[in-house]
Amino acid sequence: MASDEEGTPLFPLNTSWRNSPNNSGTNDSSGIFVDSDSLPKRVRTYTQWSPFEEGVTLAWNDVSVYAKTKKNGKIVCKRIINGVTGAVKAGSLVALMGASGAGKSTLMSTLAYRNTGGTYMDGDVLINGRPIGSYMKYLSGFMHQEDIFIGSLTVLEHMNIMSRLKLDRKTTQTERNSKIYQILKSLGLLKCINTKIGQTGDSKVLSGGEKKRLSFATELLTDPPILFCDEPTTGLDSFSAQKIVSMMNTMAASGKTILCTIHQPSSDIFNMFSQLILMTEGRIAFMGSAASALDFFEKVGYQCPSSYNPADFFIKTLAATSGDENSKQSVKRICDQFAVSDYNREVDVVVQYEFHMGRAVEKTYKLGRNFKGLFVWEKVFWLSYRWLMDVWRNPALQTYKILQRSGIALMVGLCYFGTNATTSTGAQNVEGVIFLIVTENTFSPMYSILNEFPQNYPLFLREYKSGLYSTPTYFASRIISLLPGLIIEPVLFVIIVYWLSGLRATTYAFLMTTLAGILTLNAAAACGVFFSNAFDSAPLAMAYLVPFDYLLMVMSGIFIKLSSLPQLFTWTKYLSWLMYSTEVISVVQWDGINNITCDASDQRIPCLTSGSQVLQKYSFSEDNLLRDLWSMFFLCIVFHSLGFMCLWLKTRKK
Ligand SMILES: Nc1ncnc2c1ncn2[C@@H]1O[C@H](COP(=O)(O)OP(=O)(O)OP(=O)(O)O)[C@@H](O)[C@H]1O
Repeated sequence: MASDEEGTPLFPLNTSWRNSPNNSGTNDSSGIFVDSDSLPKRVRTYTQWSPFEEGVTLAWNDVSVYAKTKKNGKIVCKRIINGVTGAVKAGSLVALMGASGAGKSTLMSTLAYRNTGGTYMDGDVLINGRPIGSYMKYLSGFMHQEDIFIGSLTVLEHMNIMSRLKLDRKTTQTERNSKIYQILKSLGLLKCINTKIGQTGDSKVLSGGEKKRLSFATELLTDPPILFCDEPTTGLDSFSAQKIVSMMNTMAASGKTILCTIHQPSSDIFNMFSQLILMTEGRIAFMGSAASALDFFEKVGYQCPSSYNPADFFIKTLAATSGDENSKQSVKRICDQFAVSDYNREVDVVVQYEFHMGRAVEKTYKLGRNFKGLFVWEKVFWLSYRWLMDVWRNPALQTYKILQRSGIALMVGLCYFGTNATTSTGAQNVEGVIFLIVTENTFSPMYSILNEFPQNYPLFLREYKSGLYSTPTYFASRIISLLPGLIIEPVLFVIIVYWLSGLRATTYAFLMTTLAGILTLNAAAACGVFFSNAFDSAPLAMAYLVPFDYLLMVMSGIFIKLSSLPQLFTWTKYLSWLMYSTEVISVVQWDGINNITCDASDQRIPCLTSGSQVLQKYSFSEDNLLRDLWSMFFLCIVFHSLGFMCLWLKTRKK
């Protein structure tokens, strides 16, 4: 039973119902289904959208799932699920079992309307008599086998933000808090409410079992009437596994429908499930109660030894060894015999009833209609807040980044310390400083951002598929969360380098250089965002980015006289924010300077006597100042738009 440290159940178990002789739940004489009429009415105070007061029944008929795979260089369709039929009634806790590769996860994702990319479904799945659809993401919870969290958040912060994103927008703060408190209490997570969720390698973080429970807690926020749990006990010790299944059992008793794939449950855990679905080779080998399963297997010639855990026995019996025709034939025979057995007929009766009697269709028509999610800008706000915490919570990384950037700025500033721009040697040094300001605000931010999107892509995809937010919302929030860093970094760098290296000491020149620094870094980051979304991994993105970088650097104007570019390449300089930025900073340094003295001692240095001569040397012009600033801004927008398009296309395929 789900209980907190003090033993108070969150989901009150109606013991009179549980033990009632009429109850066809775990003690169901016919073996399979719970009578939904006998389920207790559930009280909902925190969400107004769930239409199912009496729970939901899921029924599926002749469902097949195909995946495209390559065989001998040709694309072929592989059948993963082979025409399965079944039903799960409200109040059932169902174990979906079978050997690895039997098709459990695929069937469960199909029933939850969360089909993985590259698979196609044929057949019908109904929920309370209505075909499933995209609304399933609001109606059901899906607990994934692998937990993905933002490790820098604490348990409470995670729950707070998820409650914002998942619950109806009219839910008050008090209701949200109370809901979170109750869920965490019931899952025994109150003691680690302020503990960081953590990533591998972090110290003082949640244990594997606590993470699983947190994952479960997140799904419980909306109190969905149906829960799909993919291997909720994998990786847990027997005590934690038992605790989590026991909680599910209690929830099922209060009317939820819970379907779990499970591997090697202990006898205690196995006995908590009210229904069993055994799968092999994409087919159903048995559906019904555990006791009936033992009967059925005995009838078809497989008796479970008394010393054996029935779960192990079923899985062992149904494991078709690849390449072993005999074992394949024997599991096929079991499936065939189940298909014509009384046990299956019983399932069929329920399925046919669900399909033909249209049970409670009228009760489902309001599905999701009353649910009011956050406005888009509110979602952007909460997501940005979450990503911001993640970015700035990593003190090691932030401190390291700031120290590194300040260190480089100090080094550059000191190398050019005391530059006198009114001599020809000084003029050359000024161009050197400008080049370093531009390149330092380009390359390191561009490469450091490459990992940002691929790293968080799995979490985004999962939350996107659960309907929490859209791709534009995610993209906007990620960029907003990066913005403070994208402004602080160049400002810090320019301040240190500018004053140490003795660049032109006017407010206008300094502010324009700072602005150029900010725009440079933002254009570079936007380019990084584009490449990181265009490719699936940071190393791949980097492989394409490096040659592109070289082109941009050559076009900066420092290494080549831009007016001498071959006709074929002239257009490429317009892509180079390095060129725009170098021009802006050079113009504000040299505009109006007429008193450069030639250094007679060094004949190698060209003798330029005015700022306009310096600008001419690089084909720069004062008239381009505004164009350059706007062009950098425009490049930021273009690269971000391209990045967004790539992310959107990538997500659409999933
Ligand atoms: N998108 C896909 N393309 C090709 N084959 C797939 C795809 N998805 C699943 N399969 C194959 O279908 C079979 C069933 O996979 P599924 O993940 O459903 O099995 P499972 O019973 O959940 O296994 P496990 O217990 O190991 O997680 C496997 O052989 C798997 O390789």
